[in-house]
Amino acid sequence: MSRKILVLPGDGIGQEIVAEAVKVLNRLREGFGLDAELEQGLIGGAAYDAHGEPLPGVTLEQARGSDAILLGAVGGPRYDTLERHLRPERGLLGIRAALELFGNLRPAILYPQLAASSALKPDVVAGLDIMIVRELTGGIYFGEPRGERVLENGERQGFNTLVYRESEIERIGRLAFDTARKRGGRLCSVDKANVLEVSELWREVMDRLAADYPDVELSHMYVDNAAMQLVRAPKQFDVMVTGNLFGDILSDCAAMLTGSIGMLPSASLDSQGCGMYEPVHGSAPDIAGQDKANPLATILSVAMLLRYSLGEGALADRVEAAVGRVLDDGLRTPDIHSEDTRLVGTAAMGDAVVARLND
Ligand SMILES: NC(=O)c1ccc[n+]([C@@H]2O[C@H](COP(=O)([O-])OP(=O)(O)OC[C@H]3O[C@@H](n4cnc5c(N)ncnc54)[C@H](O)[C@@H]3O)[C@@H](O)[C@H]2O)c1
Ligand SMILES: CC(C)[C@H](C(=O)O)[C@@H](O)C(=O)O
Ligand SMILES: [Mg+2]
Repeated sequence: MSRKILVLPGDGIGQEIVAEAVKVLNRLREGFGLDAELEQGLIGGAAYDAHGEPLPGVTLEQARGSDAILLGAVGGPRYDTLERHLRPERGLLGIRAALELFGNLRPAILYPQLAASSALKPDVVAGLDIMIVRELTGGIYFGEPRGERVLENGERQGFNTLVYRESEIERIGRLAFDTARKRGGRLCSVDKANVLEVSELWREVMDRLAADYPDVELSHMYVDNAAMQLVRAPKQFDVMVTGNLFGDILSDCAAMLTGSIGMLPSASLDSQGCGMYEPVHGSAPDIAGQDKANPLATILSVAMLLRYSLGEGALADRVEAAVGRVLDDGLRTPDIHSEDTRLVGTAAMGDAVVARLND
């Protein structure tokens, strides 16, 4: 039976980059035997415009009836003044929570062709290949109580709560240990256990799990040091596991080691391997509609979708190899452009990847 992929472009550059990823999927269907149907849906600001809410029931129904979801990005200044529950970002958080996509894999890989675009010196990043495993449906993003109240002196106070249950830590921990086992065998758990009780529990659970993974070397690091070490000597890391907020910040930081946030894909998985795939970056309102966005993070997210949700490892390899060849050819969107390379737009970059799928 044909598999179903739900395509949710969202807002801003989400529309442009997903259009290129869809070209890749269509070429794989037509020329390389990918048995999958694509269905379009609405999320974020686009869904608000059509239905008055960022995550309509119809989108959730479509998502539940799909084998995998490809998402662009949500958000934009046009929606910033909406009531909080109507903002596009709530649609994204809502679909992650509703589908229990707790395991967010964010690989940061330096393509050797982009060494000149990295924020760090070539010898510090050569061969960089880190996997950040971010907990995605808990922590301070979802903790209760949350809100705003007026204090006795009349001052307003905003508050959120950073909470993790043992079972939530254990399931993300197991995903991270399993991931480390399949890679270099090293796992660094990132927390703030010198200050936060929730981090003490996080550390205790990670230590307990380590007994089940004698082949994985577990270490712990405080998040402030981890941010510094990522920029100082990133190759010390193999797999990093951390909570929702720390993972959000560290993955944007890791992006610049690879040359651009336009290069970072991600997979958000539930416990059955069903997943949503999206670039790490946002809707980039500053370049939206100008054919400037780098579509490679989204195209590489298609590769993750093929590998993790459809079991099409060979097609995933083909997509990743095509991205490598296009970079070999010297094609660059503005974010990764440097001397001696050819500047291209979003659509031309997508077309080039499609053309290179044949090799
Ligand atoms: N997953 C998501 O949907 C997601 C992620 C992050 C931010 N957002 C939302 O996106 C909006 C803008 O947020 P922001 O500006 O803080 O972050 P952003 O990631 O959208 O942009 C940050 C910077 O990176 C650049 N950039 C991002 N993606 C790029 C690409 N593919 N190619 C080239 N350059 C790229 C942008 O031009 C901008 O200068 C906000 O509404 C935010 O909430 C959504
Ligand atoms: C848009 C926002 C809700 C989201 C997050 O914080 O998780 C984004 O920054 C991301 O990294 O996917
Ligand atoms: Mg983010």
